[in-house]
Amino acid sequence: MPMIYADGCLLNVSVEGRDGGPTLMLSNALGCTLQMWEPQMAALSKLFRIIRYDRRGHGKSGVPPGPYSMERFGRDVLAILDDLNIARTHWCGLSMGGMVGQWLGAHAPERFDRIILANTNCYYPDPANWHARIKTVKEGGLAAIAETVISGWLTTGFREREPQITAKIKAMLSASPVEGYIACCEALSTLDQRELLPRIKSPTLVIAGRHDQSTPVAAGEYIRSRIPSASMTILDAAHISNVEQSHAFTEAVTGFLMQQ
Ligand SMILES: O=C(O)CC1=CCC(=O)O1
Repeated sequence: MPMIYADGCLLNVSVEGRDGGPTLMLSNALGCTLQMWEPQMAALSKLFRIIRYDRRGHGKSGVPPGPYSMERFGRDVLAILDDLNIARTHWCGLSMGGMVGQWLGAHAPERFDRIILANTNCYYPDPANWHARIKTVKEGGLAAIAETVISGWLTTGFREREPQITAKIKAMLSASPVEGYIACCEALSTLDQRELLPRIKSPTLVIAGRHDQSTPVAAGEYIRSRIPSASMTILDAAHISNVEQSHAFTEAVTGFLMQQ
């Protein structure tokens, strides 16, 4: 796995999949690592050269002092593409990964072919929830929020049907570096990318989860309505829809990226 420097931060990057195939970059959610994409890897790596990475503050990447910003996250991605000599790529980001995708689609359109924005938002009108979460994590670490966050990530039905997958996802969240998690929550507390959306000219697919209360269908619908060539798919899932509806998610991604 290459480690790539961006603005003094080492980023953990993985390059796999079809040599010479079109490139697809996958971008993780808050509190997840590049491992969150495991359910998609077998199918997608047959078709694409897959670049995954841990966003700064996550996984095996560095955790420089915060607060972070969408611009910083976006510039980290451009540093990865430059280092790997990749001129253009498709993008699929879920939640925070979708927010970074919005920034990139608007600021570096020449680097992105098709863009997938899954279970994401462009604006939080009330930062109070993020401030409360930051306080709880400062006092009690990730363990203090893990149960509540997981109940928003996966529906009750899925958690009951798939206790092992649920435990794995919870372990990934619980292992998140506290300082990095807080710095990302600070970036989310000031998020407002509404003005960027009309500047995204790439064909875009918005994926939403019917049961997602963190980034509800209405948030996805708002994003779809502001991006000129965007379409939308709704999956029967909560927030981490690529895990809960792994096959449907993979099919939505391949269908959109392979369409002529
Ligand atoms: O982690 C959550 O609770 C939901 C979420 C919002 C933005 C993000 O990346 O995750």
